[in-house]
Amino acid sequence: MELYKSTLEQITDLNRETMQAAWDRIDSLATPTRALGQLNNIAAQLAGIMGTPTPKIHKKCVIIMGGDHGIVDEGVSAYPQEITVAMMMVFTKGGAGINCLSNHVGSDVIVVDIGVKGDTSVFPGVIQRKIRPGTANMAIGPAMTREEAIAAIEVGIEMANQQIDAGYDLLATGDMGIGNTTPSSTLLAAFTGLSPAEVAGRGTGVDDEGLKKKINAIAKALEVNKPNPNDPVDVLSKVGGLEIAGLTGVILGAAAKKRPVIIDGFISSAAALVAAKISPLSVKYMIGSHCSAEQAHHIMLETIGLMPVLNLEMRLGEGTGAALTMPIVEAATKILTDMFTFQDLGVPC
Ligand SMILES: Cc1cc2ncn([C@H]3O[C@H](COP(=O)(O)O)[C@@H](O)[C@H]3O)c2cc1C
Ligand SMILES: O=C(O)c1cccnc1
Repeated sequence: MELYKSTLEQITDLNRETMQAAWDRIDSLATPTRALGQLNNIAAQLAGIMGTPTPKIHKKCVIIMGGDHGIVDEGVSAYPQEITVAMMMVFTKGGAGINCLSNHVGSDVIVVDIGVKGDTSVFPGVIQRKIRPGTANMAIGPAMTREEAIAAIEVGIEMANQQIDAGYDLLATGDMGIGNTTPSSTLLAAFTGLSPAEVAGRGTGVDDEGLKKKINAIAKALEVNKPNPNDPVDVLSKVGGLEIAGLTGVILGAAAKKRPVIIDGFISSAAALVAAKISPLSVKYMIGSHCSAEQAHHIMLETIGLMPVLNLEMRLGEGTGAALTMPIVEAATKILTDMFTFQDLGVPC
């Protein structure tokens, strides 16, 4: 609880001076006014986050949180729960989608077991921080206790702190947990009042029957738990997930230490939504990555106030969309350092 509280106290607004200096530079660049669009916004945001008009990225990583979900008993996923533990192994062997795309962009992958149902300690490289082996079935009762939710957030904060202290200056979020699009949808419904049918998507690819089960499961979870939308930790503990809570912690930790954090797809965005509700200022440290193919992802992003920079119809999670966004974020830093201004050209404008 102490780490959670002190982290929230450290989250402050962006540095106005360095952000203004970045905008002044952008407005003098040898381009038509603000012609680099969203890249300009990211550049100025990075300057405000990192407290320098010339922010630089030296090292980047995706932090993947793995956790299981009791709600799978309701038949909400197209795949069996055992996939979660198997994918934790694949991450450490370097064969998952996120390994491939992270390698491509020069990012490291950090894998954390925060709540997998099954033993991942046999896979070297998985950081062992299990709060409990999976959540309870939220269609019957709360997914976890309030204390467990805070403990999971604190694991995420610690992971962000550790990586930032190790020199990573660009973080990205990734998830693994069969069934986790269902709590992600339920979180969105709990905070916005949208109906289960509006927030539910096909996740890993459930058929019409599966989608019905998912909508029913979301409705039951809301009915049984009555999460209080004015108390984000209440919502997170009752209808969230351990890896979602961990990612909320990663985001809050990055914001507290003034580092940018790229938000991946639907599940990471659910974690970002919880972080936004806990600390509205934390949104200023988030960078949207892609709009996934999951039905309600664009609503989730709009609710947080994030603009995705990619739309590749991806629906994998693991941090894959966030990894692909890293080169765009790096490019944004370069426009502040590597471009000529109109003064350099000596042309009056
Ligand atoms: C082999 C495999 C690898 C994955 N990697 C990420 N996910 C993604 O799909 C799951 C969420 O979808 P749902 O709610 O429909 O279960 C999560 O594990 C998420 O990380 C995967 C899913 C599978 C099957
Ligand atoms: O949008 C996502 O990130 C997503 C969608 C389905 C399954 N896993 C992740």
